[in-house]
Amino acid sequence: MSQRRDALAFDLDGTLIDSAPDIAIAVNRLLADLGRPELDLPDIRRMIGDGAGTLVERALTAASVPHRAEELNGYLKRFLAHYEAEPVRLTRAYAGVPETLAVLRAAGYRCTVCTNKPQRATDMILEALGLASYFGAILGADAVQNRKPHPDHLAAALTAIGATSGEAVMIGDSANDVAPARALSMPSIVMAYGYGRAPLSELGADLILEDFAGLPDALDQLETAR
Ligand SMILES: O=C(O)COP(=O)(O)O
Ligand SMILES: [Mg+2]
Repeated sequence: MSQRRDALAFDLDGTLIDSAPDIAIAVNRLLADLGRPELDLPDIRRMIGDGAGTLVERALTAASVPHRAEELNGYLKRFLAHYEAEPVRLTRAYAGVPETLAVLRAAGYRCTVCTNKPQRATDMILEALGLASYFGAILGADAVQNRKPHPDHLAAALTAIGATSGEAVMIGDSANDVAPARALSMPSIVMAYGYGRAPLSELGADLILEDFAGLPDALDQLETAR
């Protein structure tokens, strides 16, 4: 019988943490700088998951701010300055996350983070929420050359904890998490409460979970199905 998959790669936004409220504040501070009205939280939530640059571009488009490609980096820097100034004012771990990460650690799972959020904000948030120590590695979008959905990002997050894709499961909330897992022939689990834009049933994940606390049982279920 093959070894139990004991390495877990976690997405961050929409999977471990509900970060949309602080992201929305930073987006709206950027728009205020530009003299534009605010966007709504549900609209901004749908813009999350493809990295901060894409988020800013989507927000500028939604707010009808004309922008040329060469200006985007300046807008991104401005957004990140707002975001990093207060990344954990309203951001919280989803229900059951700290407790379940502790259960998984006690059960011998090795955990890593693979997120399209930039590294600095990611580290600040995981530290502030007391979650950083559960992970052997934390890889933000700018820690790699090719971010999710490119499989290199997921592969690097696994290598950083000494794991291979054959030993691992991806846990995320969007197509950007399922795609790299599939590319590496890894099973994936998506959290139904997350920010994924596509209908859950179309993602092609092995399991859809409503509740983070259900993860240990879901992982057992995946093992039994092998
Ligand atoms: O797009 C982002 O900034 C973060 O998204 P992720 O943590 O869901 O990868
Ligand atoms: Mg996500």
